[in-house]
Amino acid sequence: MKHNAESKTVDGAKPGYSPVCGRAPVRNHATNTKGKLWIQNSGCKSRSGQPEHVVLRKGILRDEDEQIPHEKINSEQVQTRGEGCSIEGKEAMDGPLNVRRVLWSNLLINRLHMFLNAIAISAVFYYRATTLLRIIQTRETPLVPYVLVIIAEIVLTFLWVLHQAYRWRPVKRSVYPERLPEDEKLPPVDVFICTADPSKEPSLGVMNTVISAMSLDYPPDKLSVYLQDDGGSHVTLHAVREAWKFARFWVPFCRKYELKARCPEAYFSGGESAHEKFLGSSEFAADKKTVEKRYDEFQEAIEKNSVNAKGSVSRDHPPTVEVMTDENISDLKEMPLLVYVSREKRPGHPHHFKGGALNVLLRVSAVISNAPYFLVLDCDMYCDDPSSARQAMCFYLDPKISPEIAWVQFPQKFRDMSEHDIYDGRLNPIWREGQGLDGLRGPTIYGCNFFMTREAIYGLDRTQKDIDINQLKKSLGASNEFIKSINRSYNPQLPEDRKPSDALKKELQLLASCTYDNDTQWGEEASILPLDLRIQHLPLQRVSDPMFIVFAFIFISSLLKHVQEVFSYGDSFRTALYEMRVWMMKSGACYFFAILNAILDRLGLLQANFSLTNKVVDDEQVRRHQLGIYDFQASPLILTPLCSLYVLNLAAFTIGIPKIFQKGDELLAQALLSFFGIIINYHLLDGMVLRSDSGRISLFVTMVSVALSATVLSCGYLLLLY
Ligand SMILES: O=c1ccn([C@@H]2O[C@H](COP(=O)(O)OP(=O)(O)O[C@H]3O[C@H](CO)[C@@H](O)[C@H](O)[C@H]3O)[C@@H](O)[C@H]2O)c(=O)[nH]1
Ligand SMILES: [Mn+2]
Repeated sequence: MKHNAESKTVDGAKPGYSPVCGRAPVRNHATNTKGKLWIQNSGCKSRSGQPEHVVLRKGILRDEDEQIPHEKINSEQVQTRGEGCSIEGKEAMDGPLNVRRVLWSNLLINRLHMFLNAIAISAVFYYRATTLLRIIQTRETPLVPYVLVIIAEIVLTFLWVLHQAYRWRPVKRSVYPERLPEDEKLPPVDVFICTADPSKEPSLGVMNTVISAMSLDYPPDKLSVYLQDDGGSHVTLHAVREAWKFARFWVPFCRKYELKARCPEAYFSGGESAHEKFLGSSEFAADKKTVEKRYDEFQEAIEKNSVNAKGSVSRDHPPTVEVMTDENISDLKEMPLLVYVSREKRPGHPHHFKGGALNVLLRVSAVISNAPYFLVLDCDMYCDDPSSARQAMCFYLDPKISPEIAWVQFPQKFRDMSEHDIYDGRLNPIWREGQGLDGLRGPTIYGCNFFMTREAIYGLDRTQKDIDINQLKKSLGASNEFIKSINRSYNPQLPEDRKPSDALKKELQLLASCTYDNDTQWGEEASILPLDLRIQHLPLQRVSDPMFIVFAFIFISSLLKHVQEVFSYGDSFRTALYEMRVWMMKSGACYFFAILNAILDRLGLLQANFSLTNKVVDDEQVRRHQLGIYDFQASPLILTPLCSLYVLNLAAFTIGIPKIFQKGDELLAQALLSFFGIIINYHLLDGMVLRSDSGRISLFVTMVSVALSATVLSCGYLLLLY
């Protein structure tokens, strides 16, 4: 790499240059207004393969920063001790590194709601049981639909009970990174990023993720970034080399001007440009111009190279590990380590998707940098808060809680959300759940954006002296170097010039091979939308019946509880509406298939699979998103159950209208419920019937949904006969 001629600072701007700023597409790149990473989805984690063997201690969910005045903190003397460092004295006296607060008002409201709802639900079940007994005797209404309604209620109640755990004891956490010990005493951190296919995950976005991680506000000699390329693509390797070249300018620029946004794409597409103390300076203006130019060149190089992305992915390739380096060694110290890893892939060898990729990264990084903590990022995420590593250390360096903590989960937010966040990209419901779990035994891992300890993964005490090597080989595989690295005091073998010796290269080949964990322990372990069968002859509840009040109470209090939760996080009524809508869409589409998947899996009819989400967006999609218009260009399979439910509901409602006039009292409640569903999900009707743009619901899906709901309706009629 020949750019040692260029100074590492960013002087030498050419006047008159007009920068091409990074576009701001609707990429999954996660961000949150307050600057934290956050989760995308939970639940389907194990699909990605191996990490089931990762049995862990408690986790922690990092909360939004809340500056609690210092006096309010219970400022006991804190002595911090991290893996590999011991800090006592002055800096630790300033107060705790982190504080956990119980959200008392939410807790009280939650428990009161739980209590009242539980009484109402008990009343409903008492009523159902007595009515069912009566129906069995008198046959006044058809039995089967009534039993189906009861089953639906049991399922919903079960789900409700499960969800109350999140509300039992919500907590909030605050961290004080300014109280961390000086940089020399901070432990190293490895960052693991996975990518798989440059044609679906455009290199520019992936490299932005890599660069944002390299620019974390952390001592550069203690930060190592690894990109694992499952595609073994020369396009990705080339992009990493380009990213390294650009980062040589970008990282010092970020540090010098204390940038908040350190993902170049996010930086150039808006936001604040530097710490305010630099804003007027001409030096800053000049440096910014130069770095913009470099980014432009970088972008061009990547785009030119990406033309060949499609055919560049291979499923049959040897392992490659390349550590980015430079001739100028003194400069190198200022740069975090950047390593390209592409594990071996061979046809017929199960590779366990992202889980398998992370396992390889754990092994490879163990002999290169061996940091006690690692951060996992998806290639479509970026670190939007440079202090996140320090924030995580506020937990790991707190001796009172660190032995208990396996991971610190950061939130994940989507960047460039439309004004009203129609897709619920802030994922607040999951975030609220996380805070609830944190108040119990700790949140789950959400797949990425978490810091974890190596120790938790290895499942053994890394300070132990008398480890039985043969036993370790059985569990961790044949690499001597890797086994030595288990000990915390192990010195990784990478020389200062970052050029691995032949011996290390050989070891890396072994560790990244696809057969490495064969026969090892390491290798081995590794809401339903209420199904509204609203058949018009089955009265859900007579309005004049006193029980109606109980049903209405449950319905309304649940809605109000949701709105209260949304308000308590400072959001608006509209947010509540969109959250509900997205919940319903997920229920009808994703959860439906998740359940199907789980059943097929159990029956052994399904092979674990993972289809990579496509991160390429077109301008039309961006435009729709900015306008707050739903994009239904998803796979027809995903949309069909959702649309079928909608059509079914709409048909039942329409057919039922005349009957409401005849038997108002009997049918009013269910007509209102039906109507509620129709209104909340109006965007589906719009997508099926009214819209004509390319993001509408395809005619094919609409037709299939009509056919399906007609079938269900006919079956409903048949059911009524029994
Ligand atoms: O064989 C594979 C497949 C995927 N990936 C990477 O895994 C990550 C997640 O894949 P993506 O297609 O973006 O999946 P999503 O559905 O967006 O990801 C969610 O679901 C994943 C699987 O449950 C979790 O790992 C993620 O953290 C979570 O954000 C990406 O960086 C991929 O490059 C690989 O490295 N190898
Ligand atoms: Mn993703």
